[in-house]
Amino acid sequence: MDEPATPRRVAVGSTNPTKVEAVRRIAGAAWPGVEVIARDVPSGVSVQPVGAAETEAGARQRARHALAAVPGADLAVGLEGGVDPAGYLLSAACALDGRGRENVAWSLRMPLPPEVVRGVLAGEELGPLLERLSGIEGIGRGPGAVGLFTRGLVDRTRLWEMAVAGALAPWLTPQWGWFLRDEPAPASGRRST
Ligand SMILES: O=P(O)(O)OP(=O)(O)OP(=O)(O)OC[C@H]1O[C@@H](n2cnc3c(O)ncnc32)[C@H](O)[C@@H]1O
Repeated sequence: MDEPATPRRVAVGSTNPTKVEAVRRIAGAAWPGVEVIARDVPSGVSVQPVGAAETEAGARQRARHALAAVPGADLAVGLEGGVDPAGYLLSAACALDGRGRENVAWSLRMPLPPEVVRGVLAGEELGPLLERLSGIEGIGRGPGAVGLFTRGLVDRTRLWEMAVAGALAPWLTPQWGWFLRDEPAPASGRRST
């Protein structure tokens, strides 16, 4: 497979400002002038994904739907937040769909306090739960859990930035042969069709 071309139009499968801004910052820094277009698309998973597999599946499906929803997009980004039951960690996945080339990367994973874990275990969605406990309206569209629990040292936009930058690596350094077929593909990560 050829090296991926520089994307000109990037679709994002969400209108959550933390996600859209993270893609604008990272893609804009990588490719000045790149167009970033946001669309709300289904994730195909539950509103509160639990575990890495469901979170990654949500990110992949958002990317696939976003690519279809934005005419002329040559790359699509799906971002999905999850809670991992192994240690009850907050997690954040970024999936890219570049028309036959895919990649997934993760951002910071951090433990959640016991009260939050209890709420999620009882079936509550993280966003509304954190709003209730912190009193911060729309927390998931601003500081996020990471901003709340790190006292603003890292906000949710920065959390996504890390995942987006990691997922973009094959497009940023194509000379490393990321999509060559003779390399064994990891269980979670790049895949070419
Ligand atoms: O508009 P979309 O893209 O759906 O954005 P979202 O924030 O609702 O959706 P996610 O899939 O990223 O997150 C899944 C759920 O977890 C919540 N969530 C995840 N991470 C969070 C965080 O850091 N802070 C607050 N809520 C979070 C969020 O409110 C959702 O209920």
